[in-house]
Amino acid sequence: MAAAVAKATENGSAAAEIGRPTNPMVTPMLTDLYQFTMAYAYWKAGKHLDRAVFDLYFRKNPFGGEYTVFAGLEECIHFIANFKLKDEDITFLKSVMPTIHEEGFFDYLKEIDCSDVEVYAIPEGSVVFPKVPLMRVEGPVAVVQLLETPFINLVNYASLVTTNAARHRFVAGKSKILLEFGLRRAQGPDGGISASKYTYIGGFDATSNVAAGKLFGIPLRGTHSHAFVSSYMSIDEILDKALKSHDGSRVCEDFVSLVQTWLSRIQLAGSLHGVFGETNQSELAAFTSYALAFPHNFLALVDTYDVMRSGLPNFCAVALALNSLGYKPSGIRLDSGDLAYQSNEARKFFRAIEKEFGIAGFGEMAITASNDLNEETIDALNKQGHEVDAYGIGTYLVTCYAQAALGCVFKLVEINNQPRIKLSEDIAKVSIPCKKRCFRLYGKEGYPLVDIISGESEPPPKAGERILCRHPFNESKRAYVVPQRVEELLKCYWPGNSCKPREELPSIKKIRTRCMQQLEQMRPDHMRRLNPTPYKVSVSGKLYNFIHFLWLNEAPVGELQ
Ligand SMILES: Nc1ncnc2c1ncn2[C@@H]1O[C@H](COP(=O)(O)OP(=O)(O)OP(=O)(O)O)[C@@H](O)[C@H]1O
Ligand SMILES: O=P(O)(O)OC[C@H]1O[C@H](OP(=O)(O)OP(=O)(O)O)[C@H](O)[C@@H]1O
Ligand SMILES: O=C(O)c1cccnc1
Ligand SMILES: [Mg+2]
Repeated sequence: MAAAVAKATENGSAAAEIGRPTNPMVTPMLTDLYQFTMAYAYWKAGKHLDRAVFDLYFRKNPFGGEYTVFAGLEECIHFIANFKLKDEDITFLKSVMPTIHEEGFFDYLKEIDCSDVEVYAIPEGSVVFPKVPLMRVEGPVAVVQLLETPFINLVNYASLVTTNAARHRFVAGKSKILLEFGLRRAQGPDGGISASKYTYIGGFDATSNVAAGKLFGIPLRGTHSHAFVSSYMSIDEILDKALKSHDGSRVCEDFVSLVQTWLSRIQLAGSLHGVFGETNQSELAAFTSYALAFPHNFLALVDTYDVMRSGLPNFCAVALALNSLGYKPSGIRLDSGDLAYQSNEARKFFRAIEKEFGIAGFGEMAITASNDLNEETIDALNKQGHEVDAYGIGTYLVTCYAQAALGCVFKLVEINNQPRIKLSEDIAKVSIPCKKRCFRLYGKEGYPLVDIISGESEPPPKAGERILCRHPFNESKRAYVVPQRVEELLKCYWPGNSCKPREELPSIKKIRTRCMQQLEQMRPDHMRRLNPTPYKVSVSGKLYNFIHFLWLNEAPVGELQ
């Protein structure tokens, strides 16, 4: 995270030092024009200081699933902690809003910050569901309105790609290593950096993105490309052939010959007989050269020419030569063809080598697979049976190929203590009015049972006490729940001028751990890929009645003629 910091507010309660947004483009100007035009209209009407409450939420889980992981909160808080328009921004705004002649408005814009704003949010990395506010933002209406676009922008892709990563982790299984390889295919630099950050939170183990490793401390991993293999033409290109043994006790003066000796031994070995004849010597040169550069963690991409007839035997010759000097090679990467079949064949080959030469552990050499992988292909590999230990995933993961956007919204739910509602022909688009509190109710078996939204002044649900949970819009859907445990979801991450304590922003590792724990505690039928059971989101009886009272109040009565 950038070292530069800003004072949260002048007020002591929130004055802890908070970093800047990762992307320097995240400024108050990163918003839609209509936020500024509305700010002017509010100001002109003397309404700009009206106290507004907005909810940020989404309406439908992505990827055909029944869960979402909330991410992007830390960036939102960093954004508001640094919210200040610069003189040059004001000059620009004047030029694009030429009909506004009152200097007073621009003086007002110049002064605003987020010291009078309060942000309540569900902790980042939590499993979340449609309609439940991920964030509740309170403050002067003109200021909070300006936050709408950047907040949605910061949460939307972050939550989508975190969820995508969690889904890939789910299908791959806990024991597999997941590597994010998407930078080259991501939607621009911010897409790439964000993908690395949030796929790590969603359960990936490492990234190939060096900048993300530097910015966030995410573990970095990588192999090599086909270009490295095809750049070699002959073994004679290797000039410095000496390699010190792992323990430093001796020097092998001609590692190239040692590799060739091992290749002949593999070729002559009875148990491996018939698998291959001559291997590609330029590939052997590339592998040997890479091993000389990285003897401690030698890993080779084996599909440049022919996996079975060349890549695998060449890799094993180099790996065995390293092994005889005390090194433990890391494994191979497969990047084309039938990954299930090839990984199974590679495993058989490694095990045969282990047996033939009595080298303990060689059979379990790590096999990494890549090439347009996604949830479906990993699922297919699982069904076929495979020997892949690690997946390198790029395009489908970072572009969220299966669903382009999460569709978060930011809706006004109260102004000057007056609840507001947004009606729609589409019931799913009707907003839930009022400043609200949200709770997760846990059942006897420890699983979350239902989320319940209630009015702010209602008494909160209590463990062991029966509470009526109602579908917000469907009268017949309701149930009594006796929770074993109650968790309040919205916590104060930005108290503004109020004296409320501020939740700490956890480290990326802690957010990742939270995400893993949250996914783990869900009932399995909500998580399965095919026809998952929807998790229930409900409102209290009192809020239900109020929603429908306000609905009738605001909706004009039609007339049939
Ligand atoms: N056993 C398998 N079952 C299902 N899908 C697989 C299996 N093995 C590989 N795939 C997927 O099949 C697709 C193969 O793609 P494609 O035909 O473009 O690659 P290729 O020809 O093998 O490799 P390249 O063109 O990169 O040399 C990839 O999306 C890959 O993830
Ligand atoms: O397949 P993805 O999930 O996007 O993972 C990243 C891909 O990037 C590299 O390919 P490269 O840029 O060399 O292109 P190519 O393999 O498609 O030719 C790598 O070999 C993977 O195949
Ligand atoms: O390190 C790798 O193997 C890698 C990195 C990015 C994209 N494809 C592969
Ligand atoms: Mg590829």
